[in-house]
Amino acid sequence: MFTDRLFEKTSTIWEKYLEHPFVKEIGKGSLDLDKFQFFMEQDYLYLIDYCKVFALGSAKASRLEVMTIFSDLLHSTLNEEMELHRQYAEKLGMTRTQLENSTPSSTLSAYTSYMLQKSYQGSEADVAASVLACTWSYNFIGLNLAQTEGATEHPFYGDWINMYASDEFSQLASQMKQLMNELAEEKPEREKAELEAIFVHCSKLEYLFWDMAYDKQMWPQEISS
Ligand SMILES: Cc1ncc(C[n+]2csc(CCO)c2C)c(N)n1
Repeated sequence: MFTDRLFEKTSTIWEKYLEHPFVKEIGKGSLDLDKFQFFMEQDYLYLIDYCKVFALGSAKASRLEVMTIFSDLLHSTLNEEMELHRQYAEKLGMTRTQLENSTPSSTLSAYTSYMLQKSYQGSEADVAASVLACTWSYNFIGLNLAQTEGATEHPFYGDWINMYASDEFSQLASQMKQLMNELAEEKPEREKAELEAIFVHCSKLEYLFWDMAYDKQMWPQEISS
């Protein structure tokens, strides 16, 4: 299957997610709150753009079934995943307005501009390739962290792990993989190679996103005014 090829191509990068200090410390429950807060702020902005990518998928869909998949994902991101962020923001003493008006970091801009550009310019298959690494890798990480002793019961980070390890999210990830396989099936190798390139690039940007969050990286101080 096409997604097996994608997984093989990125397995080294994906293994590195599990070794990343941000991910490991969520699992141990020892991650500094200020790093998590920074991540949540950036991730909220990420999800706003991500919803637009899903909307583009719906607009470009050639069948109602595909249109429904993208619009269901748009709905669950806006109402479930982003709700998790809103609840964490409340626990961290932030208002919704603050959350929505955070300053986008350079890594965030690099990631969402790339996905949006590929999705505006490309086909429904390019949209699927742009969102797959994100949906699938969070489920991969969530399921892995859920195996760490006590991680899902952690009073603060437990909800985060439980969301991404949940059956519902596992189903979303499988649905996206299935869609990618269907859309790639009939494509010539030249187009498959392009879909693979998008998936690899997004997988690398996922790693950069963990790095950005752990180091709370913004634009360099001297040019950030
Ligand atoms: C940088 C970054 N990458 C992936 C996700 C996870 N994610 C984003 S949308 C979606 C599908 C359903 O809402 C999932 C699983 C994230 N939050 N932030």
